[in-house]
Amino acid sequence: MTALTVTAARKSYGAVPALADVDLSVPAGELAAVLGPSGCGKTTLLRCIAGLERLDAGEIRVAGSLVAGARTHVPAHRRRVALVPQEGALFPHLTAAGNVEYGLDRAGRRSGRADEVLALVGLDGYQRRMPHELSGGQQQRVALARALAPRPQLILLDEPFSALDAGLRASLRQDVRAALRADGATAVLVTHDQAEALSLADHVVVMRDGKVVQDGPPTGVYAAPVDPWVARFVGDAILLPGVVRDGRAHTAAGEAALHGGTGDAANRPVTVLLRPEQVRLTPVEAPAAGEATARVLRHNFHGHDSLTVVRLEDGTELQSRRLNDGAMVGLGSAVRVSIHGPVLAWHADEVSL
Ligand SMILES: Nc1ncnc2c1ncn2[C@@H]1O[C@H](COP(=O)(O)OP(=O)(O)OP(=O)(O)O)[C@@H](O)[C@H]1O
Repeated sequence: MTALTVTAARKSYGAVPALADVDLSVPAGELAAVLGPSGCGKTTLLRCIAGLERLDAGEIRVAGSLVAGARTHVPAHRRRVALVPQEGALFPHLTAAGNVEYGLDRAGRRSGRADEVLALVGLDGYQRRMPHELSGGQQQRVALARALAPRPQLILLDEPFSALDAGLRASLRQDVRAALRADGATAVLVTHDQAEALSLADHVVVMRDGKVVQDGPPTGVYAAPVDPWVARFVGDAILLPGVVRDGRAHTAAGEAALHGGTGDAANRPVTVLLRPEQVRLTPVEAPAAGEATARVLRHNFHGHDSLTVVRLEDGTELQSRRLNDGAMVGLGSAVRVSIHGPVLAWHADEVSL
């Protein structure tokens, strides 16, 4: 069953089109992440689904029921949609359990549902704590438990981890994912953090300027972005000029098999996408005559991995990502560059960078 369907949704603020024909569909039990830069319309989309804003045109259905359409605007409190804001906004005078029970009817309160959802978010034993006695991460867990408690058709999460520090964010993300799954909830998460979207979601919806530009599983969006803009938005991208010959892309960094895109016509200039993990460097003691080599410019250390920046003889700079296993090629050394795995290519005259 489809828990949420958004069809041709439009919403403008004066002359600013915040949503321009947005289509979106989320199957029951899935987590969709809406990913896009600041101002692309993510929050507007969430607020229209929640019923806090009216659409100018289009339709929204929750579990098959029309909640927004040409002559329909079901008020927020009757949509069975829960919204978890950026900072949990707990009632400061209620305990954790009191906050969770707030949206439950008397039967719900008696059923032990509050204890159940607090356990689900890892806060068993915290029932009597007041919000000011909880950390930021714990407060967000209570906010999620409060959203889950009445078993809404849909949970909307508006950048729920943005106020937390990096380590806490990573662990809370996975716990939130697990709690949503364990409760069978359907959720839409809004974020501008590509790592968050890729690591959490069943499918990622990329938005730009009020439009959905790509919608697919995280692996698909990362491996086969529809254009260079999406490629760069969802990860580190190296875009190189090249040509296609014999079904392979030829670039200054070497050649590679084609993985798709529109770069399959022979001898046309293309823009080739490489991910830094596809760029392999091999130290060269003494380059053979005519052998193309690169020089190591710098290492950007990221803890678990490093990005090594090299400069090819034609001046092109490339990044190579590798796990930190102790060995690092010295700065200034010569390296041979090769491309690992297939690459995407777009006809150079068809892409706007
Ligand atoms: N109440 C409003 N009045 C006028 N313009 C608005 C209003 N709300 C949003 N906008 C405009 O609509 C566009 C989309 O805004 P929205 O908040 O949906 O973007 P967003 O992707 O959520 O951005 P962010 O990540 O910064 O929160 C922006 O250009 C914004 O300035």
